[in-house]
Amino acid sequence: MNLGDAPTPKLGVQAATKIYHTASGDLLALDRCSLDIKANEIVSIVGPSGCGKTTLLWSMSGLHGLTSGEIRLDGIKITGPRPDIGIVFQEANLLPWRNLDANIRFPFEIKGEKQDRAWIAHLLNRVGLDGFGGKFPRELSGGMQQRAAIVRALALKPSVLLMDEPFGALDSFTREEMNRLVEEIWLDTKTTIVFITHSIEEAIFLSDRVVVLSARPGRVAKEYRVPFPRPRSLEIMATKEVFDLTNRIKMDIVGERTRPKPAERTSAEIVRIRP
Ligand SMILES: Nc1ncnc2c1ncn2[C@@H]1O[C@H](COP(=O)(O)OP(=O)(O)OP(=O)(O)O)[C@@H](O)[C@H]1O
Repeated sequence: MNLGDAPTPKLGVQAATKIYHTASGDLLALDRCSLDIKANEIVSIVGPSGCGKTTLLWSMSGLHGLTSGEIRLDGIKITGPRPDIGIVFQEANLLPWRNLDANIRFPFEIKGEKQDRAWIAHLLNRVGLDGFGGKFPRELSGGMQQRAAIVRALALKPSVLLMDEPFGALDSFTREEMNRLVEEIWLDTKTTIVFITHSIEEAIFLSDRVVVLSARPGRVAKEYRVPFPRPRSLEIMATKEVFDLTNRIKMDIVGERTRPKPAERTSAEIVRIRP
């Protein structure tokens, strides 16, 4: 617990700042971005293209470090990749020479751990991939591959699941089906989920909270609670409340895209404020 009454967030992002050093100069991707994510929440992050969503998610996963600021999981600073943080990317990234069972087994082989076969069988059943364990990725549709990637991530029983535009490459019907699947899995596991998407409808369908990032450099510009009960139906998605909320978020993103950019701080200025 903190000194005050507020419980420690599941994921606490504090003044996250990220500079990419590129051949053409330094690029400030995130600038003092702060955000708390509570245990069992589903939070979607939306924002204009290139505003730093993936940078933020990768920093949460420990896959890359911040220039300054920090991200804590259950109060402990994230300093590198951790087994209790699962990640699903836009591409399923299954190993093409391994069948589905062997792909799901792969992270356990790397860690030298035994898999929980009953849990994996439950997950495969949950995502409708019962009986597909012997199939190779080329024999599976895009949606099936993504379902397998979700099982692979959840097989390790992560306490947080990070999803980086996982359904962006799927057709709209498969995408809706996958959204329902994520909700079902969440109702089953209550895993804390951070979800990046360009689809505001997807963000609203899935989330307890939608966070809008500013244009680059990314900071939290707005947050919206999504008050609709679960499980959410397509009927809810057709209501005026959802329509209005979608438009408000859309207008925020358009506003961010067209807002004059603040003067960027130089790397030297940022390094000076580094804790
Ligand atoms: N490895 C990198 N090296 C240099 N610049 C990078 C790197 N990764 C991202 N960037 C730049 O940082 C900024 C933020 O990128 P990021 O991918 O985090 O944004 P995003 O909001 O996820 O983008 P999109 O909505 O297009 O997926 C962009 O200007 C991008 O070009």
